[in-house]
Amino acid sequence: MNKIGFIGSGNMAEALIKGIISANLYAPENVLVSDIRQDRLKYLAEEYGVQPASSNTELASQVDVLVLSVKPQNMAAVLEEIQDSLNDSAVVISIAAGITTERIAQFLGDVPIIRAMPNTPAMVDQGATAVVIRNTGPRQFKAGLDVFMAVGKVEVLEDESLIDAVTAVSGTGPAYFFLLMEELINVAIDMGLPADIAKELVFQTAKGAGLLAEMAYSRNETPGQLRERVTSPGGTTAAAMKVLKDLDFNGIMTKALTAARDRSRELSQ
Ligand SMILES: NC(=O)C1=CN([C@@H]2O[C@H](COP(=O)(O)OP(=O)(O)OC[C@H]3O[C@@H](n4cnc5c(N)ncnc54)[C@H](O)[C@@H]3O)[C@@H](O)[C@H]2O)C=CC1
Ligand SMILES: O=C(O)[C@@H]1CCC=N1
Repeated sequence: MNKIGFIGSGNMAEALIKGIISANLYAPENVLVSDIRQDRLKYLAEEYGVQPASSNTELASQVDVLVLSVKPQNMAAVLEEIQDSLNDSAVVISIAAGITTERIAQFLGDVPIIRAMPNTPAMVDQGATAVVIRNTGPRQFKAGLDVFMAVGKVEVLEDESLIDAVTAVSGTGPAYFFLLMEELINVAIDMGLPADIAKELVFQTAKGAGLLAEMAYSRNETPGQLRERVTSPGGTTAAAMKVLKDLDFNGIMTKALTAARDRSRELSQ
């Protein structure tokens, strides 16, 4: 039976662990976790039944699929630590923003590598992931892709440099929607709505908008069509949209996404 291991068992690793176990892709006893935080290992073992490893190197030597899920800033230290411990046929998956396959190969040599950019909706099996591959055979490619397909949709990119844009769009993407929810609640309260009612209305609106987006997708409709259905001529939505356009909403989003993309590029240095 194949084993998978996660070095760095934080938020994103947990989302993937939850997904692969609930999809029955791996039994909990075949999922190894490692972290410098013992409390995380204890929590994950209790919550999902996964196996804490005693060290990163022990984990690396035991798994067929090795997921590197530490922060980009910790990646060099981890790669250096495990470089002599990898299982021969293992595929290495990195989900770290900005870390190139070239950088990983500098430490690990020409091992099979998948660089992936998932997002946190993986936690509820609705992840959006893009991957690039390096030196992977069909078996390793499948093993790597299965992890992300268990938690949502996967796109394969030919050009690795595009993964910085993916990071800005879908990796970071959930945060744009959540910030919007925070501001809707804040403004609703400023306008006099009781906080509990503001929260209730905004959460339900977000959920409803998400489900409408799903319906529109299945009918091949655009987000613009969804927006137009809310917008009565001369009405309230039109008034709000005009303010956002006048304040250059497109320019604001372009700046935000460009900053995220550029930060991803910087992290590769
Ligand atoms: N959170 C997100 O929405 C997304 C995150 N990512 C990427 O996933 C990676 C992890 O992000 P998060 O889970 O959000 O971070 P996190 O901070 O929740 O998890 C990182 C974990 O790594 C552990 N760690 C640090 N140094 C270690 C070492 N030497 N050995 C073993 N464990 C070590 C930390 O204790 C922590 O538990 C990052 O590289 C990030 O770029 C990618 C897509 C989305
Ligand atoms: O903020 C970050 O760096 C990570 C990568 C994409 C989402 N979270």
